[in-house]
Amino acid sequence: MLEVRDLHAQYGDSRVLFGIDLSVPTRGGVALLGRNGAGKSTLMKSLLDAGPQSRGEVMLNGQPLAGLPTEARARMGLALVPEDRRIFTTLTVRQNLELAWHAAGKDRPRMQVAEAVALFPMLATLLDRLGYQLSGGQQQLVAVARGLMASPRLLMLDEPAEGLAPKVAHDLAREVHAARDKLGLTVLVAEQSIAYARQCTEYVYLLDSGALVFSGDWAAFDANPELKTRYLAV
Ligand SMILES: Nc1ncnc2c1ncn2[C@@H]1O[C@H](COP(=O)(O)OP(=O)(O)OP(=O)(O)O)[C@@H](O)[C@H]1O
Repeated sequence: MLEVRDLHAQYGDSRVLFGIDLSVPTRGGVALLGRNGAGKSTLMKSLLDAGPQSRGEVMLNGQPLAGLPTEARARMGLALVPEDRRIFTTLTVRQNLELAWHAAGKDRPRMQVAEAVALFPMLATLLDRLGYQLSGGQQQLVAVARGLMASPRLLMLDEPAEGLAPKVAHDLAREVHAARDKLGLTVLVAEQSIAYARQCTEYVYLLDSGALVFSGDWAAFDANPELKTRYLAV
């Protein structure tokens, strides 16, 4: 579904990504691991052309994205749930969800709020709550649901488990996995938390200082315990 070849990215003169090659198969779940500052967010933002300057080849379902602005990429089915979640604190959860329709234009099919609730039943009791009244886990759930409102094909989650208690993160990862199966979604998950990433993906890319240092399935990742200590330990 997504093919990335020789992707470089920078902010002004500061170079962050150095020739990334990466593939995400249709309906697959791919984890992008790496410690703080490794370049995970920069990679995701580059795929959407939202922030860093980048060069290299990015293809979505065989279509090159070069030269297309963020809105066009969103209309083609790319969605990003950012690390800071960006829930509108003075709007209700329902309004937060509905706002996501506008972001992707009118071409893409829309998920109705009732469908989002069917997918994530916990949302039912939250719809009339204001953003600031939500816990961190509830905010993340709303952010994921909002990411799905324009029916993306590829959902990118940037550090979804950050700041969440392990049990809350675990439940959320389970919800994401179930949503993946029900919607036939493809997901790319940037994480420092191996436990979370493992629950909703099958394949792993490990990023360090803007370059890939490992790619393989979880069994191959586990067979190299030094990867954890060398590239992920804090
Ligand atoms: N807007 C920006 N302007 C300049 N440098 C930036 C900007 N955003 C990120 N960087 C730098 O790019 C590098 C990679 O950051 P990035 O946010 O992509 O890493 P990350 O792996 O997502 O880690 P984190 O968990 O901190 O988000 C870091 O050195 C960071 O300081």
